[in-house]
Amino acid sequence: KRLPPGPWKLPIIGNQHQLGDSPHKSIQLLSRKHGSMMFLQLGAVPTLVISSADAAMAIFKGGGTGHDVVFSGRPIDLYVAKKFSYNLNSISFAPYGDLWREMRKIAMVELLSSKRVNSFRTVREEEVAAMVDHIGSTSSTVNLSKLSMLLANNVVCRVAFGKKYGGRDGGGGGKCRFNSVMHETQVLLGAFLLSDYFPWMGWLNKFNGVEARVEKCFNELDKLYDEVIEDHLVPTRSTVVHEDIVDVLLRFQKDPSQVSLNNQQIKGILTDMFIAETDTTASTLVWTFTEIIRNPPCMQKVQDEVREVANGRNMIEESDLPILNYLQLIIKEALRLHPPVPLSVPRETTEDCIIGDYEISAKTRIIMDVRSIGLDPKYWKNPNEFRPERFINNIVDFKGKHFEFLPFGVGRRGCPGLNFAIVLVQLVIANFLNRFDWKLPDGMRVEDVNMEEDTGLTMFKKTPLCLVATRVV
Ligand code: HEM
Repeated sequence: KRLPPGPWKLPIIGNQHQLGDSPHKSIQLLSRKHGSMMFLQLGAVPTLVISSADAAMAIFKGGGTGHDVVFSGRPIDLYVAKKFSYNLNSISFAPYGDLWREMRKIAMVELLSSKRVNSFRTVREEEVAAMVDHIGSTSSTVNLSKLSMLLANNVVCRVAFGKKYGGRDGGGGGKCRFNSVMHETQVLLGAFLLSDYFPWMGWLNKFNGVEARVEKCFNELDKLYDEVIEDHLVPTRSTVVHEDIVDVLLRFQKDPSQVSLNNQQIKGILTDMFIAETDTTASTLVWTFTEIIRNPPCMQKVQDEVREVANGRNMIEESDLPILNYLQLIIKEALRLHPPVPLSVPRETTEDCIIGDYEISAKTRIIMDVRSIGLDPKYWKNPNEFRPERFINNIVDFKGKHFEFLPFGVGRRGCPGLNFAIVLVQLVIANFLNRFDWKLPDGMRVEDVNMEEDTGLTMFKKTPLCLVATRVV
């Protein structure tokens, strides 16, 4: 086969050893050397890495030759993903086909449509207000990394289940019992497992404790889902205020004219919502704050804008968001420099195809290096600098139509939760900036802010972002 260029590989392990501890960084460096369509052999898994806007365009635009469909599979043999997606019964991990199509349609039309996202407005505004109060009542330094995660989790808990299952006060008004089990699920999903690349090493998971850890976490999560579903089946339950995600999914289950979802599929979709929402939202909040705290003129400008619109009010409401133009620019720029899922969610080709001069086989793993794509010097001037102004009078946005900016992915498997995420991120940042002045802890300079990234599916800041908040309204 005429494969794209790639580094030399060793027998059996192929290029696995070249990924090191930070795969997204190693992949970026290797691509710079070998090209923006690069072939890697990761153990038993043939892998194509896409790391430029032009390469993404060749595949997903492809002159109408339909490569998007061929590149819309997902790997079906990732150990942890298979378990937590209830054996591939989820939107994110279902193989490309009828089940995925049906579930995706439910997500687009029912769960994450603009109308549904709007119906959760009160939840978002209440949770943000509770978090603002919580920050206002703390005299010490605020750990924004921790609070962002908590806030994102609380919102998704109420949106999905109608209430926070818990009640213990965890800051921001009661902590959802799903928080810790979801955190563990996320850690497991982001873990590097040898058995994902060397299928004959599946036995290793038994001996190194991974299997026991996965089973424990999964059983705990499954039990919580059973409790939530049972609560939603109580005949006297009212959905007058608004239907939550479980209500909608159960409505589908009961309606014979609709596609029938079984409980496994309902739970798979719930896991999608949690996993896809929390880490990504928290990561976007933290990196945006990190960038503006390092760029005082940007901080000043966005703060002035927000306060002018608030005009002395305590809270920015969602109806204010569309006119907060500079706020939108800083979030876009933070997503370009720090896309929360830097290597996107892995895909797999569904059949053989030809891209330019190269022949790509069916079942090739596809890594979309969306971080490198957002730094592509052909499209971005001074790509490593935080310059929100680059988006002024620039039609490029993150909805998957501009191949140089793909933080939410691209094509038919692109992220369906974009609207859900963006409105929450905007609301949180606007309110945090309206109510507080933010500064680095005493003695710390802008240059001291640690910009190291953690590893995993989601790109977190390695050290928590801790800032001092001074109440102004
Ligand atoms: C800043 C926030 C978010 C970012 C950066 C993000 C990013 C992504 C990316 C890169 C993908 C893979 C797309 C591809 O393969 O091309 C994805 C898929 C997905 N996202 Fe998001 N996401 C975010 C928030 C959300 C939210 C809030 C939800 C739902 C509540 C969500 C639900 C999903 C689902 C279900 C998929 C799988 C789609 C499929 O396979 O058909 N995401 N997301």
